[in-house]
Amino acid sequence: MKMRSFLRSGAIWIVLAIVIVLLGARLITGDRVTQVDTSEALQLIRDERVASALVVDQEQRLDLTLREGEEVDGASQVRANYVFQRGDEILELLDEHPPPEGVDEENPQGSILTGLLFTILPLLLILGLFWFVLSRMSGGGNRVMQFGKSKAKLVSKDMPKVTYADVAGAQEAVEELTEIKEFLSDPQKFLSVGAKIPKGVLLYGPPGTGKTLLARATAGEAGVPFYSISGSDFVEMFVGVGASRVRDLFEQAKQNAPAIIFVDEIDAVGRHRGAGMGGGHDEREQTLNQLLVEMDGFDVKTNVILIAATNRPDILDPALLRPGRFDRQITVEAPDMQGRLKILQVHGKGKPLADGVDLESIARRTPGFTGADLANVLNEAALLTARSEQQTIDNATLDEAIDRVMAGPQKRTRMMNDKERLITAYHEGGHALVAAALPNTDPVAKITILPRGRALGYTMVLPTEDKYSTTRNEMLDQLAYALGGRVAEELVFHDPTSGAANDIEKATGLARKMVTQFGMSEAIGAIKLGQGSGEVFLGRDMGHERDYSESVAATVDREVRRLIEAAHDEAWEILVEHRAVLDRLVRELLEKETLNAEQIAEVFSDVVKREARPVWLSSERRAVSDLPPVDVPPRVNGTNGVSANGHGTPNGGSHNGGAHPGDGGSAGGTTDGAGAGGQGVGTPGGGAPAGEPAGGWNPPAPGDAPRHRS
Ligand SMILES: Nc1ncnc2c1ncn2[C@@H]1O[C@H](COP(=O)(O)OP(=O)(O)OP(=O)(O)O)[C@@H](O)[C@H]1O
Ligand SMILES: [Zn+2]
Repeated sequence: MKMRSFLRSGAIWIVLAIVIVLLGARLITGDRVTQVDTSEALQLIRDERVASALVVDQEQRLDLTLREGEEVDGASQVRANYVFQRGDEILELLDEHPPPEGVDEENPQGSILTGLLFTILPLLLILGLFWFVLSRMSGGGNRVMQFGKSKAKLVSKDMPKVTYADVAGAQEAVEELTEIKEFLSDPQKFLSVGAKIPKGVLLYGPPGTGKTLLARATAGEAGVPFYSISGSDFVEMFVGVGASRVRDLFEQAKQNAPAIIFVDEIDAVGRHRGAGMGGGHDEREQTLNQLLVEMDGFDVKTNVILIAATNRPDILDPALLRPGRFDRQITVEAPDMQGRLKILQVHGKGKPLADGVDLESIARRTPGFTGADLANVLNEAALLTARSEQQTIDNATLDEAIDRVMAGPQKRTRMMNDKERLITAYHEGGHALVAAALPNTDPVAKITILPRGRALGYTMVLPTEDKYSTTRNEMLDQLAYALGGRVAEELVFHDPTSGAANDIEKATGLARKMVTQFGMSEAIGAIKLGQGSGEVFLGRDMGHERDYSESVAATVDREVRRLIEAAHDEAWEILVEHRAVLDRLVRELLEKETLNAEQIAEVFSDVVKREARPVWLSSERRAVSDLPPVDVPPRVNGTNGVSANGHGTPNGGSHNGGAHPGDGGSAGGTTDGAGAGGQGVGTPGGGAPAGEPAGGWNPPAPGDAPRHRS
């Protein structure tokens, strides 16, 4: 079918080329020929001025070549047309006055061919156009209408060489996919025992975590062809082509089964039906429907497995997730420390690393980086090394590469004015100082006021280990740390800037989660609010629909506000208490622009860690809880004493910040608690990768999150 339509469309182009050649030929010969009346031509024959004659009966045309020295209107060739009835008369006349070089009659075969071409061609062209228009209008319902496809670009087929050895730090995903691989490499083994193999596997996780790589490696391991197409390509197609492309893809794969079909960004076609823009007969919807039809058409013997990837599982049409479709779902998370190390090792192979380079320390410094980010770091480092004509990749270069990947290439050219620099220095200094004074917080590893990407500056606090849960006190630390920049602006300039917007957003988001998801508000209790069930997809941090009452909503808002205000108070107290240190830090920053861990530690040498917050217990249980909490050893050097301390609004320092809470009394009660903990609070690049509790990940990858000061 496809072949024929291709030929048909191909034939049109061949025919067109012939026409052009013929027309060209006619023009070339035509410019030495004079057209004359029939009677004039006959007279030339009678006068015996003709050297040779050509009779083209099919066209009723007479071409005469004149004898030496003869010419008509300056031309040596003459052409005339005659009516059919006079054909015999002309031949008789040529018999009577034979031209010395003879009479020729055009090869009738050629004539018919040319004649046909000239009659049928326009028809063919019109038909072709007709097909084309029809195929665009028909909505892909008809196979005959597939016209002018450029298959190569959209669907790619190959036999991947990559294997699971090329995928590092994704052990769980690899294990899950191993079954698929085994089935594809020996379907009979599974079919003979009646095992049911999933038709579709959905890989979901943040961009750059190796989903495509995993799918390719599965094909590589099984030694089967890998067909891939991206969902977003479908969307750009002509109306109707998307659906027929899906059909095509499956047909091809089935013919070459066992095979893997990989649909990247399936959310582009697979989002909720009816949710699309454009309305009506949506292209996307047709494509999705076709995909579902094809999946339902798989039977046990098809031996084709569909692997799809998305980073927005929450918006997928539920129909896709029904049994018999993508009923196997595999999470692909950003790698942990060990995973990062392994990825660095995989990508560091073949790169000349200098002697002192320690991949482990790079892994430790890159929490939240995906496989793609890490591959990028090593690649950037190699590029920088080549550019500076060094032979090996050293630590300084790797450092610069990490920074680049984290926030885009350093903007050396962009000048901040002095005032902006000063504000940025205080803002970053505020974050850093608050972090330094919070109990059990990891040390501040880097502060910079060099603008990078969209960030004016950033402060980096490094977790010493990966963490999978976060305590309430660690979160309270994060809140205060996040607000540290903003509070410094208020405290020092009495006029906060928009640069803290991102911090405020982060803090508010965390506070809201504490109240609605983590049960850390006394007023709400340990109840999950918003998007009911703990479903795999819906539990993600997206698309909350409120399913609770107005009054509960008001309580939530109040609780969120209390947390934020208490955090604001804490940051305020710290900055007021250590104002002299803050000023010193800012002077250093303005001078050096970037401070490393040792430089920072020196400035902070006098800062005493704040005392732990008072014990926190939900109110009902207060009565039975005279038992002391089990003492958790602190992660980093820090005091873990318990002391109660209300947080009133501090009086120190003058401030006119409207945002600062006036109702300090109410804020006092919320943040009483005991506390261990301390953890990396926020890394640059959006999101607190290691610290995100309860498995939520933040979609933006390092480098593409909108950033202000952070
Ligand atoms: N776990 C990993 N091990 C080794 N390399 C990895 C890993 N994850 C990602 N990479 C590197 O990053 C590149 C990009 O990853 P890939 O395209 O597979 O990510 P993805 O999850 O499909 O991203 P997207 O969602 O943007 O399509 C890979 O080609 C590989 O070089
Ligand atoms: Zn900030």
